[in-house]
Amino acid sequence: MTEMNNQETMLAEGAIFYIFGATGDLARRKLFPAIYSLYREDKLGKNFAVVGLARRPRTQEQFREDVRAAIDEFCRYDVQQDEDWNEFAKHFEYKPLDINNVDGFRELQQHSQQLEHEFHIPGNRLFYLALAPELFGAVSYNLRDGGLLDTKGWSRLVIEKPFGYDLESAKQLNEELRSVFNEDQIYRIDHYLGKEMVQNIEVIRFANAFFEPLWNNKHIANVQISLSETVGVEERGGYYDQAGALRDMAQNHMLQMLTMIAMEPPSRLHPEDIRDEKVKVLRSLRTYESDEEVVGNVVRGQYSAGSLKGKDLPGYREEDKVNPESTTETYLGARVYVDNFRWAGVPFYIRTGKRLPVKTTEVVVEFKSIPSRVYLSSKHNLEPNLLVIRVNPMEGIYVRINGKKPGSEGGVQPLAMDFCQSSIVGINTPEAYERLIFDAARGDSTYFTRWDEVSEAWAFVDRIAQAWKNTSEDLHFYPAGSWGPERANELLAEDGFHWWPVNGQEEDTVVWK
Ligand SMILES: NC(=O)C1=CN([C@@H]2O[C@H](COP(=O)(O)OP(=O)(O)OC[C@H]3O[C@@H](n4cnc5c(N)ncnc54)[C@H](OP(=O)(O)O)[C@@H]3O)[C@@H](O)[C@H]2O)C=CC1
Ligand SMILES: O=C1O[C@H](COP(=O)(O)O)[C@@H](O)[C@H](O)[C@H]1O
Repeated sequence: MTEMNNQETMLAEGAIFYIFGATGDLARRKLFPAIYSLYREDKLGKNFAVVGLARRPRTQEQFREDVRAAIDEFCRYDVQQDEDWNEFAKHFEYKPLDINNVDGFRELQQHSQQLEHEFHIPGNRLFYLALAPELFGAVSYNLRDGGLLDTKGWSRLVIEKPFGYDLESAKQLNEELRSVFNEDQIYRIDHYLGKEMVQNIEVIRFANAFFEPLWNNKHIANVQISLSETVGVEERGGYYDQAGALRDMAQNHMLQMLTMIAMEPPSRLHPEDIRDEKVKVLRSLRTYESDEEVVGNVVRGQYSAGSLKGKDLPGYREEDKVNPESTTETYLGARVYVDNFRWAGVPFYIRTGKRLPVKTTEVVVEFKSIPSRVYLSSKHNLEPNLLVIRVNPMEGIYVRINGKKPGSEGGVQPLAMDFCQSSIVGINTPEAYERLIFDAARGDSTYFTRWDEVSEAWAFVDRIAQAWKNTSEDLHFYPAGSWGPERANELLAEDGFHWWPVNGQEEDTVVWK
């Protein structure tokens, strides 16, 4: 919700989009469909070209067929007519290129000039690296040495996560990139920041008189952030076994969501001011001081064989490309504190896992209970108010309050207001990658992670990884299809809380739709 976002609904000038890794999974599932949706919504205009780059040979026709197949399978828009398709496809080209071959980049530079002439593009270039991170440095050097950065327009680099393996490797990677690009040319993707409801957190917080004044430790008892997945590691066992839930989800998506919930209001709706506030939250995270503190506050689990929706599933160690003795965590739950004036004493519970019973991402803000001895002379506190922000796959907001039980004398029952955005605007809201590609192309870096955010997040995560390296005795096994290790429930019980059921819906709650 930046000033910039509000202004531009279409690219003011054209650009060439270079997709490095154009034959890969990410390009197929996310990038080509996103570019097509932007085109269908007239956001790209006519002055653009997309150049797909990878090593394997592809003719132009084969490449365009691959792009079409990706769109047919994954895009929220159908291709309706052949003429429309041909009009779109003529913007796409493929060039076989090995990242390590600088001559290929020189040829690419020459070809780019022809494309810029053909499509009336004023030298703007967006380099999207859908590649393994080990290749990011080499691409940057060869972009420079091959002359691709000698252009009259802007040059921007969009890079995928993971940004390094730990703080040390992230620093090294950053230095490599920074020897070629300025920080303001680097757009580090965290696709959660492109999600509609993650962006909505700012609006819900700062645009509502009944949330903003209560958004602090006087009124909030705890915050719960859950990112649960039903899938296992699919074809990515090799990568995942090195990363685990800590690096794959917590270092980036979870901590980014936490910053959006916890940040102070920015001084202006400007990308740098918003990111300044987010980085302050990361700096305020309480670091676990010993391995015992890590074990006491962070739960790790790994799925064993189980079943989900009646289907038998193998354990993690039986997955393809996974070490049969792996101690990699597929589940992480943690109690995290943000030690600043606003949040002192409020636990943030975060959890993420693969092979859990449902796919959902949501934030539950649990408000402090009203002492009902005062109000109802009852021994028990009233049920707490909840604000649930549902991010994924259904989008919406759920607010739980207390009301009089109809017909009773002083009986109180929870009532919920359930706003399902997906049911109103449809589940076809812009995908995260559409927003982020569009934002990068128009120079809005708000929903990309800045280097200081990335490095602070690694510093926090490295402390956990370090403790885990010393022992794996605290690794809990959970059956695929369950909600993870029991220890994750105990973590909240220690503080007198429990995980709220996903969607905040408990049987005794009356829901207003
Ligand atoms: N897939 C996903 O859902 C997600 C992926 N990511 C990240 O995105 C990046 C890409 O992932 P993904 O698409 O899954 O990976 P893939 O392995 O599917 O694709 C890798 C791509 O890189 C190309 N490539 C590899 N080596 C070279 C080289 N030397 N020169 C030129 N091209 C090369 C491959 O093409 P070829 O073999 O033809 O050269 C291929 O197009 C990774 O950083 C990943 O972590 C992040 C979030 C989600
Ligand atoms: O970045 C990643 O995210 C996906 C989950 O993304 P979502 O948008 O489907 O919630 C996760 O499966 C993957 O392991 C991770 O690399």
